[in-house]
Amino acid sequence: MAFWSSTSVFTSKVPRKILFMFTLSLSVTYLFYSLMSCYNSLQFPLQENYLFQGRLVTEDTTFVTLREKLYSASPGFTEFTQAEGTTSAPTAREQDEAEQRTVEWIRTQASPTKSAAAFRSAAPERDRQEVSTTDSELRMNCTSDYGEKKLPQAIIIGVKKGGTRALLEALRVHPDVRAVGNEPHFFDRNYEKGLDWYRDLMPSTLEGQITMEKTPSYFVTNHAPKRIHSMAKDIKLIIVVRNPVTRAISDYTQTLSKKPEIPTFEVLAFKNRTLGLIDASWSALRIGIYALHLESWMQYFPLSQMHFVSGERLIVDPAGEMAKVQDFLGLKRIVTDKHFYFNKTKGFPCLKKPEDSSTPRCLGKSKGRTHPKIDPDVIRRLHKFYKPFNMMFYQMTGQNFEWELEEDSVSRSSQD
Ligand SMILES: Nc1ncnc2c1ncn2[C@@H]1O[C@H](COP(=O)(O)OS(=O)(=O)O)[C@@H](OP(=O)(O)O)[C@H]1O
Repeated sequence: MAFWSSTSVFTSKVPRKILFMFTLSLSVTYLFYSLMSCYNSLQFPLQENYLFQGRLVTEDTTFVTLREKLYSASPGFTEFTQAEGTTSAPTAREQDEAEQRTVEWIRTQASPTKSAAAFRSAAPERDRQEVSTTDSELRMNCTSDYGEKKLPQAIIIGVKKGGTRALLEALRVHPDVRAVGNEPHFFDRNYEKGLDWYRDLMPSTLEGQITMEKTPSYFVTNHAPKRIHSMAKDIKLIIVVRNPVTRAISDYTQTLSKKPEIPTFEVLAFKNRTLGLIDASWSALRIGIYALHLESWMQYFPLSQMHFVSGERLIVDPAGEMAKVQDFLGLKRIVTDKHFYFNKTKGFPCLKKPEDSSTPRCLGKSKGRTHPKIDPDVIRRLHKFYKPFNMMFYQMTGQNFEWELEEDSVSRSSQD
């Protein structure tokens, strides 16, 4: 009895006040957090301070949430580029083992073996599809067996269809640059072959020359930043970026040229067109979300080790872009406007012929393809989709690539 009466005193007098205060403080806290999260969502993606100690700061969960949404690919999504000669992804165990072997290699600094030579002769087969005779001839221009083979000090890591071949070929004009012509795909498809294999693919270099390679798929390969970092922390990374909408169409055009039976771009771009639901899991669209991919690289490399080339400017002002790339690589500005001319038939800049050669120095047919006409409404929707990611990318890189100006011109022309 005494117990019950004391309990009723407890619930009737003091606790009511305490309960009231407790409920009030809970409500205020809840309100405060709701307002904070709302504020953060509204700020995205124009929030400042994305960089902290070389890392993207996502103090608001919005970026993370958005990324998770984008990457939780719907089951059964169509990934046509998977069929373009890529091998199946290695299992987590295989990747770990391969990483272990690489770390081991770096520790022991093993001498190069000849094991890659046999593979090298077969490896270009895959890449040969995308390069013309012209491209191969360009590559043969600078073969020399003097010096020693080294791991690359600079890599063009992306982006697919950004203009990476044009950039590499222009760089190879520089006497201090030696680059492997085909895409080695070491950090995505061939990692288990080991660094000896990779190094053996490289051309020999003399002192002062830079070894380079280009494999645009690295930019979107999850393991690539960590793997490249474990090979060389001070490596220089070059990324050629292009309006993600045009890039997607270019990517699609390439696939279409090999598989004419695929659905239209408009069909592939949407999960549900009526609802306006864009299929961001389609690789042609996913690759263009540059901010998300860059975030992974920034976990391993500071921005000072990255250089972003505008794919658009590389066409209209190749010499201007080349000046910046040469500065970034610490090279003398040797490749200048004297090396380029605009080829009207090709519709692109080409390298001038060296005096002793009659070789045409335009890129092959697979570069500069005519794109199919895409419904302007779809293009407008894609511009809208990419806009926040582009803004974020500009903030992260500190460079404005002005892709929104193209969007404006699309809107204007579709109104005419
Ligand atoms: N000088 C020159 N000549 C020809 N093409 C040029 C040049 N500069 C940039 N481009 C653009 O490069 C686009 C192909 O990009 P990539 O070389 O990165 O493609 S790939 O990922 O290696 O397949 C290619 O894309 P498409 O036009 O869609 O074919 C070109 O627009």
